[in-house]
Amino acid sequence: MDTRSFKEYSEGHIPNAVNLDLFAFHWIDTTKEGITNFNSQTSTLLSFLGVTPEKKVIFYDTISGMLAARGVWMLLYFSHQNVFMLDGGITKWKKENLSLETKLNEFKPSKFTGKINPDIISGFEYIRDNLNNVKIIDARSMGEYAGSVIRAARSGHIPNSINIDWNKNIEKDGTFKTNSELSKLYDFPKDSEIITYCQGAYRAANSFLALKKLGFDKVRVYLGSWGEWGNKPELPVEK
Ligand SMILES: O=S(=O)([O-])[S-]
Repeated sequence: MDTRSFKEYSEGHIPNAVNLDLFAFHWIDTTKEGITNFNSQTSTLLSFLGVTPEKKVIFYDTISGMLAARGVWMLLYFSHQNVFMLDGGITKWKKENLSLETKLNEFKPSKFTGKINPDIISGFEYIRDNLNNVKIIDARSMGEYAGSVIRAARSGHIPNSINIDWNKNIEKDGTFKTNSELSKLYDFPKDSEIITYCQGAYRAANSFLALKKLGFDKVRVYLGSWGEWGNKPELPVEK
């Protein structure tokens, strides 16, 4: 599954890959109704893509990036365990001189039957009610965290959140850092409950995967992220 833009896909992709530009499936409404709609629309999308329980699904983007991570998180959210990210993405693939094609491959739709796993998602209410009980990781840049870069009605960050820019998860060559390097960034007890967020839950999905790779069990992605939190005046903000 090539998660890059259609333009990038059509210029050369991994043979047999289909294209799903995941930025087109952006979702930040985590009210009860919003999550219900996210569930049904994502499930329709996965039916259209032809994901069935026995299929192994591998997501890739340019590097071990946020789009492929969002795809992996999305399938794990529907309890599909047979899902992977291509480490290093197409950059590494090309560096290894592996073959590419430009042919457009079609989806083979089927009925998707995955069951939702509510343990890896968070909405704004869960965070608001547990601000002092969970570790919150802000995967955005320092400027977004500090409030000098403003991408919602309000600037700043969720109170008590810790800023670990998702770029720190990645080596210069675009692969994921080793576990010993990653554990220096995420130096927390393994049984900590952690919620990751960013602007729209793409970078946060990458940090979710970094934490899963390290063996953290209780990790959620805040689907609404700053795009929702920063636009809800009733929610607390810190700068
Ligand atoms: O990664 S993002 O959702 O903040 S654009």
